[in-house]
Amino acid sequence: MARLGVNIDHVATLRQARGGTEPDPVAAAAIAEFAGADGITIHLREDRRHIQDRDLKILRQTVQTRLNLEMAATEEMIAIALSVKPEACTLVPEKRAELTTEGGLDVRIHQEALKVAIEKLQAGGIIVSLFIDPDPDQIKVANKIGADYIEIHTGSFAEAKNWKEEELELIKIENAVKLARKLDLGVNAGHGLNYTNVKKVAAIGGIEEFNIGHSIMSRAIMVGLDRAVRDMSELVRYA
Ligand SMILES: CC(=O)[C@@H](O)[C@H](O)COP(=O)(O)O
Ligand SMILES: NCC(=O)COP(=O)(O)O
Repeated sequence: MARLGVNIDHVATLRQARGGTEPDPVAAAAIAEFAGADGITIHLREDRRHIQDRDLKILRQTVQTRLNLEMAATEEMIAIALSVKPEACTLVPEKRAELTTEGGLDVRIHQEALKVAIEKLQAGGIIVSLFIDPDPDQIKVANKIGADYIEIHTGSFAEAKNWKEEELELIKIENAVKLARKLDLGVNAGHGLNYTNVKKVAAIGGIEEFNIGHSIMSRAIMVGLDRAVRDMSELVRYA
């Protein structure tokens, strides 16, 4: 059965809109865990647009499941991760001007630097995942440079404009899962998944963890966070 990692970035986005103290992502993480989340995911961006260093430090003490820190592979972020020690780090690409992550990491181009980052994090006892597109070349390099996991970027699938495009993207994801499993890489998936499209990806099988944020928080505004997490948890587990 797949696990659900609840991304709480958007709780922090709402707090930062007023620059105050509420809503607090720390409280959201606790509610998500009570509702059955298997892990909490946060993205500490270099520009600190949502999650703050304070959130990471407190969450390290309060999260009872697993803390997955998404971050760029920079010296600053590696030092922070090594001092806070989340269970897992997912290395993601970052562009200052983007509204959200626009694609997977190019691990082929950045393989030397990523290998060093992976080694440093693993030496600190942290599991390392690389957020990449469902592309066989990227998966092979992720394996070569020693990643423990890949997280398949599902954004192109989620943004498909018609069923045909969606089907093609789904096949890419399916093949990516097969290849990664053959190479003995753990497989996670996420970005843009919602209560409708997640069913098709979860039905593929072989994906250990889904990291989902925006759709859960959007639904939480309507029905409450507890219910939103329970509903998503059921979808990823029993698809
Ligand atoms: C890496 C990823 O797909 C998401 O975690 C997403 O980037 C969340 O961060 P933002 O909410 O800043 O886009
Ligand atoms: N890595 C993907 C993630 O954590 C959540 O992405 P989204 O569901 O907010 O698009």
